[in-house]
Amino acid sequence: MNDAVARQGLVLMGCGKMGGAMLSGWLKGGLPPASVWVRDPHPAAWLGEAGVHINADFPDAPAVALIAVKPQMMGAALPDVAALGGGKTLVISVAAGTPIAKFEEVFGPGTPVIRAMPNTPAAIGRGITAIIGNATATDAHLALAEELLSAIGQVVRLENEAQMDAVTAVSGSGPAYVFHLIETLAAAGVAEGLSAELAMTLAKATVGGAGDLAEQASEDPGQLRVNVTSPNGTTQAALEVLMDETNGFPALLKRAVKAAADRSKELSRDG
Ligand SMILES: NC(=O)C1=CN([C@@H]2O[C@H](COP(=O)(O)OP(=O)(O)OC[C@H]3O[C@@H](n4cnc5c(N)ncnc54)[C@H](OP(=O)(O)O)[C@@H]3O)[C@@H](O)[C@H]2O)C=CC1
Ligand SMILES: O=C(O)[C@@H]1CCC=N1
Repeated sequence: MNDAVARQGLVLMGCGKMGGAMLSGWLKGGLPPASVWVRDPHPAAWLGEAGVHINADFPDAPAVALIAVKPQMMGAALPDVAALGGGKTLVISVAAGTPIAKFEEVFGPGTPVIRAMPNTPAAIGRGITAIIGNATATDAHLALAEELLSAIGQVVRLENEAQMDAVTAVSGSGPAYVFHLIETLAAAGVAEGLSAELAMTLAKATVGGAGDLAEQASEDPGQLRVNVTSPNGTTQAALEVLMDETNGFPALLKRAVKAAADRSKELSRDG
């Protein structure tokens, strides 16, 4: 865990599902709870047990202020942290849609701002976060963000902020698509006569194992798919349904990802 963050502190504005997942990953990774200041109107019970500061006055110059409120709550939440602007604190926002310009407006010129898009597997150190900084964010700020976020999974740097809409649609929202795949695969198993418990055990292990294999294997996912597919066997029968050009998985997922990216663009215009 980064020394400056442990020494100077981390302020977390909004500790719901995403902020909570990140904090949980950092605490598991060794961030001292006494270095964390959480601001949230309804803090979860586990935060008290974890020993972080809850709704207490912030330190003067925390190393990082992480903004993890809903984009729609940004206007109400930011005035509370605006005093941390000016350059001593690195502001990192994980909000979908809210552009860097909004944070520059509130925190003032000279404030390093990094927009990040994490995902909830961060809670178990298996997240992936994409980052992009403003003009004030130096290599050192980006390195600090990367070090902090590496504690909860992989980090990738973007070339421009416009990529954030597609990133949000693929990896930010992506875990929900995979969880839905697990739910629907299990339900399909039940429809074929399995008990709900057995079907869910099979579905979770299959998605988890296939995901790990896709990450670790030297072959690409297309080849891994071919490796499962015996000519004229069971997998081929299923893939003929799933790979249907108009009603299959590719067309459906393309529409879903486009809907998420379009919503991200809308949020950015509203903000
Ligand atoms: N969930 C996810 O998978 C991901 C979310 N994000 C982004 O993370 C952000 C948070 O999303 P998520 O965690 O899902 O949402 P949640 O609603 O779970 O968390 C937001 C938290 O902020 C609190 N809050 C509301 N107003 C304030 C305020 N004025 N000051 C401090 N805290 C406040 C909320 O409290 P209360 O509930 O009491 O209002 C809540 O606990 C969003 O911007 C989202 O786009 C990014 C990537 C993935
Ligand atoms: O659904 C949302 O808007 C947020 C952003 C990415 C995941 N959850």
